[in-house]
This record gives sequence, structure tokens and C-alpha cells, in this order.
Amino acid sequence: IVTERKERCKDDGDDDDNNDDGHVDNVDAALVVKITRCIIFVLVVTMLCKPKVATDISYQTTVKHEDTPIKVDILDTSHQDECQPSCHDVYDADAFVVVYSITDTTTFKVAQDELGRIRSGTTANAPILLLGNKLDFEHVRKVCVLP
Ligand SMILES: Nc1nc2c(ncn2[C@@H]2O[C@H](COP(=O)(O)OP(=O)(O)OP(=O)(O)O)[C@@H](O)[C@H]2O)c(=O)[nH]1
Repeated sequence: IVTERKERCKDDGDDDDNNDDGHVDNVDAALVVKITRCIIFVLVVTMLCKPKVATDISYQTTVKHEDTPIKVDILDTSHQDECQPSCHDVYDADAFVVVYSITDTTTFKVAQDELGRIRSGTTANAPILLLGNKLDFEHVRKVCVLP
């Protein structure tokens, strides 16, 4: 923007007083620097605040334990193909719930992989609840249970 303005002044044979001592250009340059800094700041904030995986759902809730309300941060991670542990910040969580569908063996395999990842990370000792959902679809169960 500054360069373009200088070129224009030169072409005009500009004898505008404002530009004689470069004062206006200095103001423009300072403005450009300020705007650039603002844009960079907004971009950095946006990148830091954005969930790593767009379909993740993050929320807070309160649960009662023996009449004591406890605030809980929930991160409901969406299964992503090729998702590596770095996709989520879940590996510093205090506890995990891994859910698979009893009607879909692939989800059980994914659940097994997740258990392995959790156990091999820094959260190796965190409690994990493994849940099979869709029990109402028992008649089409694909993930078998031992008798
Ligand atoms: N019948 C029945 N449907 C269920 C049950 N649990 C989940 N669903 C349905 O299954 C679908 C997927 O459930 P979600 O909880 O979104 O599964 P998810 O793995 O979190 O899905 P993503 O986050 O999109 O990967 C939804 O339509 C639910 O309503 C269940 O126990 N029984």
C-alpha cells in the first residue's frame, strides 16, 4: 500500500506538502504495521482457540458425587480416519469413556486401538470405562461376549 502511494505521488509530480517530509508516508507505514499486527494477532488467537478436529464437541457439565457437585469438562471426540493421538488433547484427561457399538465390529476394533493409545500415553493410569451401546439391537449383535 505504501509503495503504491509513493508511486502515485511520483507520477502526479506531487508537490503536496504533506509528503515533502515523508510524514504522511510514515503515518501510513505505522498504520500498516498496526493493521498487520492486528491481523496476525487475530489469526494466532483463532488458531489456538479452534478445536483440533472440527467435529469434536467440547462442553462443561456438573455431576453429583455423594451430594457434592463436581464440574466436569467433556471432550466428545469424533472418530476420524487416520486420526493420531495428536489430533486430540485428550491424552491429559483425568478419565476416559470409550464407546463402541455392539452391532459394528469396526467400532470395537477402534475402541481397542484407543485403549492401547490411552494406556501407552502419559495417562496410563487414568480410569477407563469401556461401554458397548445399542443393546436394544441385541438381535443384530456383531461383537460377541464370552459366556
Ligand atoms: N438405537 C440406538 N441408537 C443409538 C444408541 N447409541 C447411539 N445411537 C445412535 O447412533 C448414532 C450415532 O451416535 P453418536 O453418539 O453420534 O455416535 P458417535 O460415535 O459419537 O458419532 P461421531 O461423533 O459422529 O463419530 C446416533 O443416531 C444415535 O442416536 C443406542 O444405544 N441405541
